[in-house]
Amino acid sequence: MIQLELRGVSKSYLRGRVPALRKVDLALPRGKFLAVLGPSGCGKSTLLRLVAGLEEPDRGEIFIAGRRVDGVPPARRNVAMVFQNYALYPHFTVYQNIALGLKLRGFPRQEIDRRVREVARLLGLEDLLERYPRELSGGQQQRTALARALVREPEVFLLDEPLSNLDAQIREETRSELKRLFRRLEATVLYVTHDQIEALTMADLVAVMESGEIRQLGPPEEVYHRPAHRFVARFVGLPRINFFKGHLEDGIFTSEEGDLRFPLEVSYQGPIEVGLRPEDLRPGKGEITLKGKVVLVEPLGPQKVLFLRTGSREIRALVPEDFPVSLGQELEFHGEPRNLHLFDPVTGKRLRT
Ligand SMILES: Nc1ncnc2c1ncn2[C@@H]1O[C@H](COP(=O)(O)OP(=O)(O)OP(=O)(O)O)[C@@H](O)[C@H]1O
Repeated sequence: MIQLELRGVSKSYLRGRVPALRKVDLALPRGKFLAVLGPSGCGKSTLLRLVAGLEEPDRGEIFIAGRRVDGVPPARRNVAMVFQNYALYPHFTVYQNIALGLKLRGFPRQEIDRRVREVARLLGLEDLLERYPRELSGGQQQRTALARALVREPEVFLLDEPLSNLDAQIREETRSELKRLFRRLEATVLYVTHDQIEALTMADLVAVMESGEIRQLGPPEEVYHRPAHRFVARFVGLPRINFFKGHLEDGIFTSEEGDLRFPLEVSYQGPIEVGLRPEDLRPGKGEITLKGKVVLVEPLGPQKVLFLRTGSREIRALVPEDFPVSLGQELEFHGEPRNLHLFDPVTGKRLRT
């Protein structure tokens, strides 16, 4: 069953001068966690704000649990939102902060108490209920803000970069806690982030956005291994994918610079862009051989990234930490045609399925 649906939703600001969303379609099944991933300004927050009812679309329809909600005021949409700057009430205790929403909605005292304690237990806040926000760590404040959303049992959770104010370690802990928590609650979640690690590790589904459009919506593995659009291939993956522009004719790819030539068994003819991920490059010669001079080495824990200069471009290769290499050294790497990602250079769309 579809819990959240957007049909042809468009939104622009400043009387149409700033388009923020362009005909967005989206269907999120009940109980799934969808991460909306994209660079700054691509329209992620706008999408969330439209679902919350903080903005109204120029065009299109929004449904929550089958009910049309565009035009319905935020308070009557039964969504709970957690922002990046979760403002807790400083003069209220953790308990009072969590309970406030229910109190304002007129829930009986006992019901409020039951729910607050249940959520506090879930989030490990039981021993902190009498503290004030200033007496909490950043992570504890964050969990209080979450508890305030969870206690409402909304139809959809909306989270806008909720972890970005936390330091790296707490962020990682909270990330996995949140994932487990939402899974256990079978909550439907729309989670906005520009952090691909967050999106790929937490979500059941990832929507990658560029310039107000969803370029791909699919499970994290699919977004990574079968990017539907050049932008997705570029945005998802660390270190970044290598791209080669060129031409395909009679089954032979030739790069723009003319330094790369290899057979490609696809029926397509004409200009093409091919992508090859750094981890799909292996040392030595092969069907697709790239040769370059090592200009930079970036350690990455058990692996390291080599930057090789070949002609006018730089390529990235991922090698084990103990791979012997020195700056300035000439090295050869090779890739395999089956690992190539092919894109139409005009539309940016994936060419081969
Ligand atoms: N109230 C507003 N008035 C005018 N333009 C706006 C307004 N809100 C957003 N925009 C513009 O709409 C576009 C999308 O903004 P949005 O906040 O949705 O992006 P985002 O992907 O969430 O970015 P970020 O990650 O930086 O928060 C941007 O070009 C932004 O400048």
